[in-house]
Amino acid sequence: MLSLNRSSFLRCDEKQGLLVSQRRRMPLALAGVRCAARGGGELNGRGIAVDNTVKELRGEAEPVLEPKSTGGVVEDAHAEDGDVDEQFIMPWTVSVASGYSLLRNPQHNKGLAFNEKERDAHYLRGLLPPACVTQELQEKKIMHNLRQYQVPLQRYVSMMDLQERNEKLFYKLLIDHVEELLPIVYTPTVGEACQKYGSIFRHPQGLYISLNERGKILEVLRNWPERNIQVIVVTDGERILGLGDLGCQGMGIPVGKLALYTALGGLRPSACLPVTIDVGTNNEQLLKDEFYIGLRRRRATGQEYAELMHEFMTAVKQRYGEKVLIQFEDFANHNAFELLAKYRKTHLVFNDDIQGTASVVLAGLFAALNIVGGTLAEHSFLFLGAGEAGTGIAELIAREMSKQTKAPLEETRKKIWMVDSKGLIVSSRKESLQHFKKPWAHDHEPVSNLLDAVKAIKPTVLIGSSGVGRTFTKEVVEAMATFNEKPIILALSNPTTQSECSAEEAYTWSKGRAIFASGSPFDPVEYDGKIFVPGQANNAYVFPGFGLGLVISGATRVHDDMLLAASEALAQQVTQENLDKGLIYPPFSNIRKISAHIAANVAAKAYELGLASRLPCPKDLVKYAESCMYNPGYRSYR
Ligand SMILES: O=C([O-])CC(=O)C(=O)O
Ligand SMILES: [Mg+2]
Repeated sequence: MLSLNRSSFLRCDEKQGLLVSQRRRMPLALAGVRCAARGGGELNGRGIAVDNTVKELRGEAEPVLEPKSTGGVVEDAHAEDGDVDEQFIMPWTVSVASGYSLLRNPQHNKGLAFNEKERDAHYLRGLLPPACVTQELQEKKIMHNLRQYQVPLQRYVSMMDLQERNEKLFYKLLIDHVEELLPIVYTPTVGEACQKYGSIFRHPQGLYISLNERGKILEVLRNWPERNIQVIVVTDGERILGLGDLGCQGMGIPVGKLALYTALGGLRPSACLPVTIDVGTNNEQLLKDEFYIGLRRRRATGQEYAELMHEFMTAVKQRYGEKVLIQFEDFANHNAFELLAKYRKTHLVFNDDIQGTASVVLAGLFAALNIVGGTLAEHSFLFLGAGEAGTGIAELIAREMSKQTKAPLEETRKKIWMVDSKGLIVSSRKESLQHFKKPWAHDHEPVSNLLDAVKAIKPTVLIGSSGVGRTFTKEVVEAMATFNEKPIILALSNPTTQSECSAEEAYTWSKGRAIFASGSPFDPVEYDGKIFVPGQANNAYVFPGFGLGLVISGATRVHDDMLLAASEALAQQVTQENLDKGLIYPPFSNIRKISAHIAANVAAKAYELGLASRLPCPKDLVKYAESCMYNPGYRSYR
């Protein structure tokens, strides 16, 4: 009897992108399950494999060698149903899209939207109730159901279930109702979801790479069913939003970010891979939580940490090539800067918290200058929080100022001040500062707190990036309003609980004069009979379009000028009408168009810098970017 071993199947999986697991020694009979694109099984007109196991059950299967020796009970050919606990069985799964399995394949499932013809052609008769509905009606129903839930986390769980059940419908919903659903699949709700990830865990999403996988990360990557990955978002869970160390439960972040890559930036879902690196957690509460899903140990550091990350970075390049984008997300400061500095020379990497946030904030500042007047260099900046976001934004502002004024970077940096937990960052503290804070230590007498720093520096722009909520107090905002006609106040920390102040506080305390934007969304505020609509200064404006630009140009490295290109493109999308309302960001409802512009500008920069590998450069990059975007409408199946 012929048999196939696991490695021959894995090889087959490699080529076809099908995940097929079988008994270690499997009678060929069962290889009715074959690699479809090799001519095994059967392909329908659209390249969808018709399930041979379905055919087998219908008596249509190809002649098979006897599947006898599996020792199962009657009709239980694979000996699974009759097994008792002590017996080992293999978890049979067959990647096909026909009949019952088609309904359970999130990529191809259309639920009640399968029409009569499709139900006949794909063995769906009887598996669905008679009604045939449109995708629009399905969308209407799900939105109706979602709105019944009062608790945002229930909406989150419901959306994640939909993603696992019917991917196209999930993305259609997210695209068509982006302003309503972004706060569910993204900040703030995703933050709560990560905190409770263990208890709400249903389906594993993404790839978990823990210290247990040391030495075999390449193998682990091979377990992922998709071969053609274009974007990876990876976290180690140590600084999830402003919520701190959530360990393995940080997975909600890569999953959420990649949902946005598809919905907002048009990357194909199958080209996106969420990854969580689990090196333990120092979160005592999680370590004690019986539902915690990660390694129960304290975080690995130093060489142990660096080696695991290095193995991961090497394996990714080996598996997916030079042009896969790796987005670092929510790493703690002490690793984030080093990882970026180390891998930007050898990989296509981007740190969203350092670079993405910077690009978005700079765009908001470009727009704000249209309201308050002056050039960047004529303004002064004070940050609360000198971590990834704060120093990343500061550096990009200084860089742009330097470009505009031709002044050296060391000079333009002096327009930017930072306060950390120990007070104003000044020269006398330089020796004891972490390296990424040193460029921001300027000559000044020590100042111990934010309010005094505001009074001493008198900034025109106040930016919160500390991850600590309620730190822009009434006194701080009032002080900003005493020496600025229109103070620019950005409360960037996420989620909403960590916001430095609320929109209502910013408008009320500044008597309606603040130009305000926040990392997490706030509802419009009525003050003194006027409606103020706060903008959302969130990196979600940039990373999806930025990534699309890198992918369509085949970029091999990220250059800081690409971030400036993204900022410019985003700022150009802010209309006079937006500005008249005090909005320094365009509404998210236009995000796909915005992303196409960002992608085009980023790609153009990649070509200009000689970092693009996809040649020749398309004539109209905006049109090209749009034409590359994923469309969540259902396809017709022959
Ligand atoms: O996820 C977000 O909303 C923004 C972000 O990257 C962070 O706060 O770390
Ligand atoms: Mg982040």
